[in-house]
Formats: sequence, C-alpha cells, structure tokens
Amino acid sequence: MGKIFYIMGKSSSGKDSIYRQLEKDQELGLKRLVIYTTRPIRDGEENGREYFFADENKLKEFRRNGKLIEARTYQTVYGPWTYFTADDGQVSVGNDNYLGIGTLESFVRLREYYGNEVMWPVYIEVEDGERLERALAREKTQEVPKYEEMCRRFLADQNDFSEENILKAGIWKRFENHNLDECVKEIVNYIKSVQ
Ligand SMILES: Nc1ncnc2c1ncn2[C@@H]1O[C@H](COP(=O)(O)OP(=O)(O)OP(=O)(O)O)[C@@H](O)[C@H]1O
Repeated sequence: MGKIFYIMGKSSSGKDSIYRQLEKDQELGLKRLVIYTTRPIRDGEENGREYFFADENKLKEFRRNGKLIEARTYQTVYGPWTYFTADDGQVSVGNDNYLGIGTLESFVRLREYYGNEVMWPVYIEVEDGERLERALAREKTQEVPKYEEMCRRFLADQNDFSEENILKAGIWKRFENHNLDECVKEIVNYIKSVQ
C-alpha cells in the first residue's frame, strides 16, 4: 500500500525547503500532493508547485461534487484565506508514495479519509527565536513584505501547534531543523525505514 508522507510544522520551520529536497530525491521517488489555496501567490512561487492557487468557486465546486477532503480558513490581515485538499485525481495510494505539506488539523482529516496505514507524519521543529529570525529574513526578500501577517502567523502557531494539539494528532516523532542537510538526511532515513 502506498503512503503519504506529510510535512507539518510552524511557520518558517522549513517545511518548504525540506519538501523541495525530498522531492528531488530520485531514490525515494515521492510524488507531489499539492493542496489548494485562495491566498495570493508569493514572489518565487509557481502555480501547482507549492499550491494550486484557486478561488472560492473552485472550493465550492469540490464541495458540491463531494471531492473536498478538508478545508480551513484563516482570518488574515488581508481577509480570509482558505487552504484545502481535494480528491482531484492526483493521489492513487495503491501504487505510489506521496509527499505533502499541511497542518495538524489537515493531517488528522486526511488520516480519517485515507487511513492510518497511508498517512505518515513528518513533524519539523525549530527553536522559536531562530524561526522568527528566518521568517523575518524571508519576508524582507519579498517585494511587498507582509510583516503584520508574519506576526499574526507566529502568534497563531503557538495555539495551533500547542503540545496538546501535537499529542492529540498522534505525532510521535519530531525532526529538528537546525541544520537543513542533517534534518533532510534524518527524514530520508525515516522514510526509507518505513517505505
Ligand atoms: N536549517 C535552516 N537554516 C537556515 N535557514 C533555513 C533552514 N531551513 C529553512 N531555512 C530558511 O528559513 C525560511 C523559512 O523556510 P521555509 O519557507 O522552508 O519554511 P516553511 O515552514 O515552509 O514556512 P511557511 O509555513 O511560513 O511557508 C526560508 O527563507 C528558508 O530558506
């Protein structure tokens, strides 16, 4: 049975950087599980790579057709942004292994949908001070930095990824992203050990 390796962690913990490296690893041969978002595309992002950038109508269409697996809306500084996962034909867990990124909440929903044997958590951790510095450095590179939204996410993460919620989601293993290469190596070993 195929597996979905699902990367989670607070904002700027390195999910995207780790995803890109794992995705390149030919030996692992992981396919992408790309979710949808209604938030505007950031500089350097590409439609269908980090996310499918969609509108409310697409969300409604999936809901109407019974293809919506999970959806969550954040009240951001710029208005509501919805992130959602749909059973849109990307995933065929009978044959392949996949790599996805999400939240604890979406992980739990996907596990309900696909089952325990399919969903494998990859939880990333970074010390808060270091993480905030990385978030700020990343934001500064944007043409229009969204500092307020960055702060909102930093604070919201403290609740969303509380120890209680991590335990409730059944996360039993964590990967420390201090050094990116070492962190990726550890994850590769973990994936190989359960594949
Ligand atoms: N081990 C590391 N050491 C130093 N910088 C890192 C490390 N890992 C990631 N970064 C940098 O930290 C920033 C945040 O990383 P990334 O965008 O991968 O995080 P993310 O978890 O996907 O964030 P978000 O959820 O906010 O999109 C990026 O600028 C990235 O280059």
